[in-house]
Amino acid sequence: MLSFDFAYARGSFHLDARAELAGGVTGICGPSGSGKSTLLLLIAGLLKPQSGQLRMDDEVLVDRARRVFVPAWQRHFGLVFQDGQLFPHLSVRDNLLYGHARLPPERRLLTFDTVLQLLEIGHLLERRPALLSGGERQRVALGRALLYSPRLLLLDEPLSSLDERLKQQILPFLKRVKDETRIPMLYVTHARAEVEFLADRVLLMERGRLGDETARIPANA
Ligand SMILES: Nc1ncnc2c1ncn2[C@@H]1O[C@H](COP(=O)(O)OP(=O)(O)OP(=O)(O)O)[C@@H](O)[C@H]1O
Repeated sequence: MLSFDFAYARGSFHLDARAELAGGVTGICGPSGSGKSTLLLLIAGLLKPQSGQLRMDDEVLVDRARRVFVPAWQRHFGLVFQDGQLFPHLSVRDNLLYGHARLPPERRLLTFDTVLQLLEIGHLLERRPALLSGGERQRVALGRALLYSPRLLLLDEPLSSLDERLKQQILPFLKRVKDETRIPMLYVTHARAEVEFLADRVLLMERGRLGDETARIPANA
């Protein structure tokens, strides 16, 4: 269970968000500029809220009043952003193994072979990221995040730069990841179809505020 209640201000933008989320996939929708990416960065630990708290299960990750701030690399969350940042100087294999190889075996939720199979990226292992297509890069970025066996997967419009054919190729991968690994996910997207396909619940972000949890998928998401 992820729970947070925090505030963050940057210039004229103010975010004030609270939620308690069970497992599964939580979709986050809302207009451009409403603060969805900022919320994920706050949860990831790449931004620091000015006040408030963040907990994952029983662990307090942020509590500004008590000066607790667990850094991003200690939170053990996986991140996949729109353009799937990979290390350009490393092969696909070394990108995939980057976090995985450092994990004690008992913390690994998935094997290397399972992820290669699930994402159909086994034939790309010796290539550098520059020689991959957009869809291949996204799958490798997702594979790297999964092999890190995160406690939570943060996905920020992971398919938005891809064409329809690639979206239709990757969405079922994400569904399988959800069903087979049970890693909880926060999934930011503008695409109603992606939310309908993947999410167990949807939160609406508007002007820095997160609306109530709703089972109904918004028509204008
Ligand atoms: N690096 C930055 N410096 C200053 N302001 C920023 C920065 N990044 C985003 N903002 C501002 O913060 C607010 C929230 O942006 P954010 O990227 O979180 O929105 P979003 O809901 O993810 O938008 P989109 O759907 O367009 O990606 C916006 O007003 C944006 O202009």
